[in-house]
Amino acid sequence: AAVFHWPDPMLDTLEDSLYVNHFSPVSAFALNCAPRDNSTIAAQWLRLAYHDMATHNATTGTGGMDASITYEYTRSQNIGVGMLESLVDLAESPNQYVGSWYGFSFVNAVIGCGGGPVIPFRGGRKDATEAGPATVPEPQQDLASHIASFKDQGFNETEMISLVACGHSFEYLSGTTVTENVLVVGSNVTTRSDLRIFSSDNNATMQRLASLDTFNQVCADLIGRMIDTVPKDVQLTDPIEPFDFKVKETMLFPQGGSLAFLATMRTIDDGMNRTVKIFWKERTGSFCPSEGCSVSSFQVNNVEASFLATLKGVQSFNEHSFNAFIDLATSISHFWFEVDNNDGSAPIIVENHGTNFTIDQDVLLFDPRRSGFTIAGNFMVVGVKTSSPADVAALATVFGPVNCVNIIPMPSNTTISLTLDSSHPPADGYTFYAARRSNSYSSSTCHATVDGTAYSVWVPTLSAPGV
Ligand code: HEM
Repeated sequence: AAVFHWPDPMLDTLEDSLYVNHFSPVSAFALNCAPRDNSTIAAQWLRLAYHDMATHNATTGTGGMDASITYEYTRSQNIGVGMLESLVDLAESPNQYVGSWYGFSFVNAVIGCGGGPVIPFRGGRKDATEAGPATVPEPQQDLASHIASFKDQGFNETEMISLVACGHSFEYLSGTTVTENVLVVGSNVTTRSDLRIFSSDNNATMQRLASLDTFNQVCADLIGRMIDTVPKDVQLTDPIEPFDFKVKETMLFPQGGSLAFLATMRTIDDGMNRTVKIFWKERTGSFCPSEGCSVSSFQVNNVEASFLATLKGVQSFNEHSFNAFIDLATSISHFWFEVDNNDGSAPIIVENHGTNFTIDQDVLLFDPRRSGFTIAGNFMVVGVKTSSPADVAALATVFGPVNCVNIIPMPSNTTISLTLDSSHPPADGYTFYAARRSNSYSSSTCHATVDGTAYSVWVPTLSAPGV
């Protein structure tokens, strides 16, 4: 499984979206096979995912699950209200890793509809910036064209039969029978494409799929491969499982003669009465005792897990929050945690898999307390440890329609300049810079050049307690 080495904005975001309920409101839409437009939301999402993938060409290594469907959904091969509705569903939980998001929607579609197999989810998909080729198979095409299309997409003939059976079982078979499938028994012989496909090997594959266990196994494998079909320059992560320990919402900023340090350690709630302590070491000089400075968590919040997490045995998480005051002069170089299960066993040391949780610099800091977040707009304030003017900018990911044809909010990057913040005078050796940010931002990275050295700091979406 993917290992979370903090900081890793992509894994951090995707793991939250998969397993923490409030980060993925959209994942609940497809639960219990929720109906829509004579179909189900799950079926609509699956068709969206397949049509997104169908641009793949296994020979050239282009196309695949890359969110290009956002630019293609108005094509005649993508006809049907379900396409736009599904895209709008997914826009409810915007995420700058959209290519990943579409695959993710489908993982939820399968489990949401009839308790299908849990498909492993990998991250790392990259979003297309333009439409792909019009290569979605259509029912009036002949068998040879369909075999050729699936070959281009990376599936052989048997796999084609199975994948179509898996996909169309969502629409036509759930709770009913194959005899209702219009692509098998429709009055228009030309468009009986499923009949041609299913009988193309004398029904051998379909007979094998008649066993529910085989069907589930084959579908999980093929649909897993489908959502992992990506352009050749994309390297997917290992499957993402719920992380046992996850550091979140770390923030370091000057406050009243100290550096305030906020951090949260998320653990899986398995009924243990855990206590967690944070430890840290100085950046320069000596201030802390040899075992490190430490403080216990001031609050533990129980956070509901997603439905997908519950299928993996995780009902909820505990978030242990810390609010430490760091000596301004000696600052902080790294931190770690001691997790005590209070069951007589030795405490577990959580230190980023042997690499430490390193604070790589304290020159450019995001300042959540001086920043303001309101519905009317928000402004971001950073503190820069300098007395000379600094060149400060933020690269922010914002969501907005790509163009007037495309009404789906897609992420794009924009650079915002920060200017000297007249409402926050210099304090504790830091000078403050501010910029107004639109509400459609998701996260940003601030960059500053101070005395010729470049610094950067990631500013996540805020939900830290104590801010
Ligand atoms: C030769 C290949 C295929 C052809 C010709 C084909 C054709 C079609 C057609 C004509 C529809 C009805 C669309 C509408 O008017 O609502 C449909 C629906 C659907 N297809 Fe396919 N399809 C193919 C392969 C696949 C595959 C591989 C999958 C997924 C793995 C898939 C998933 C679905 C789903 C879930 C629906 C139902 C969507 C809804 O109810 O909104 N299809 N397909």
